[in-house]
Amino acid sequence: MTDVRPDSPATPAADGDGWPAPVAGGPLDATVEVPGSKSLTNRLLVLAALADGPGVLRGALRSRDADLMVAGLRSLGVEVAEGDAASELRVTPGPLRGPAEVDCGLAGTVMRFLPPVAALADGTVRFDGDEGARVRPMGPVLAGLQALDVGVGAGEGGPVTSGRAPTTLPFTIRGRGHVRGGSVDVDASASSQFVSGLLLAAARFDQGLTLRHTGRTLPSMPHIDMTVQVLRDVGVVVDDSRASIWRVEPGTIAARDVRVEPDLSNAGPFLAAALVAGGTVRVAGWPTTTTQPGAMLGDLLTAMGGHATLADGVMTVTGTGEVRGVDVDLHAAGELAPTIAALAALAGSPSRLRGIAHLRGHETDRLAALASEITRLGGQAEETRDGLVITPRPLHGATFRTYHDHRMATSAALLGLRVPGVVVQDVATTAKTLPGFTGMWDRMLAGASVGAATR
Ligand SMILES: O=C(O)C1=C[C@@H](OP(=O)(O)O)[C@@H](O)[C@H](O)C1
Ligand SMILES: C=C(OP(=O)(O)O)C(=O)O
Repeated sequence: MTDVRPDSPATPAADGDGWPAPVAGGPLDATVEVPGSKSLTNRLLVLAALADGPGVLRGALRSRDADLMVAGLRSLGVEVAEGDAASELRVTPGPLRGPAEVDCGLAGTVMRFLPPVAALADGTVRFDGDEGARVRPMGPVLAGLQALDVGVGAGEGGPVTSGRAPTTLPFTIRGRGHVRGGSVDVDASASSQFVSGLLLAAARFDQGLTLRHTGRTLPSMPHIDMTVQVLRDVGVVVDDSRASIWRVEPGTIAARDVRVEPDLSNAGPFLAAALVAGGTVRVAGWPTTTTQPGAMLGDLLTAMGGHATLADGVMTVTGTGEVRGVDVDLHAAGELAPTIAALAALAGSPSRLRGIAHLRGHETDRLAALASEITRLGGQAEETRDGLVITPRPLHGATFRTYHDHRMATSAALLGLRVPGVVVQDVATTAKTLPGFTGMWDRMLAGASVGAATR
């Protein structure tokens, strides 16, 4: 059995040539330790920055998205220092102030969670990010802030409180040191992060916030529940008893010393590997209760032919190498879709993934990206209005394009376990949430029993 930890040395990935995804040599037998949850780390950083005193995050994720959040908060006047370990972050709130520049990279959590914090700052804060971030939807958060009398401007333009709010990066927030708060309507059908971003800062608004979601669908409900939970954990009063309406009372945010759960969505490709290669993969530190959508992995992988058990904080998935197709609605857990799509392409029967139209606004248009890259390997994957239909076909090697999307890269690795010659373009993009991915993947495979047939 192999123990895989995030600090395992990464296989040097040949720059430009891509990373040749290793084929599984036989059934797996590995225990994997994944780093802290991106979603929890970035929420807890925001709350620590708005708290009534210094706080500590232990087991925090250190990755591009988390480091961009740290840098963004520092630029607003918050002190964030490393403790004894890189994953220990000591946060000391300070007066929030501009002028400041926030680089969002490609991080949805940074571009949606920090504008409401910037609105509390005294001064102007300019937001921008990667080229690919400039097409990710932002409008409802910015229009929501504008409706609360916050000045919002497009690009280099001056912030305004009337007229149409910008719909994408870059934009400018004109903080006045406080936000009135009150009531706001937001259409969050394109991203749950519009709701989470506004709720996270809302206790610091003069009147708190009543937010009503006006769209027909709402993705990623577990992530909104996660927001409500972390707010309650720091003493904020939140009423979520009415469908699509959240009320956050104004009040202080208590400073805390907290431990971050491991990132269950990042555990996905490792656990799924057991279905593809056969054998057993365990993920340590699995929480007994969690708001992370990765909690659905046990049921999903079971539906696809695996056997999943959770005991003593260890999630164990065993597979035979035979994968079953599924018809599944993933609107609550869109983050898992790239992993499930890769499994579907290796299954013995067709799959339908539904409820994930909003994936078109993720790191890339994930529906288009998955369809075209699975097709590039010889598979059959078609986009539907709200998802994908994947019909298994014999696959062959090719360079799998990743479009700066960490989950495209991990999905390619999963396909490569079975399909010789899969080369993952820009595997370094996994550093968005999982630096050291290739090293962890190699070490997981090193535990494979030598000599067993490759399926
Ligand atoms: O709030 C969060 O931490 C997240 C919410 C989800 O966003 P969407 O609702 O935009 O899918 C999820 O996909 C993303 O990876 C993280
Ligand atoms: C959609 C994702 O990220 P982001 O937080 O940038 O939206 C993701 O990690 O799958």
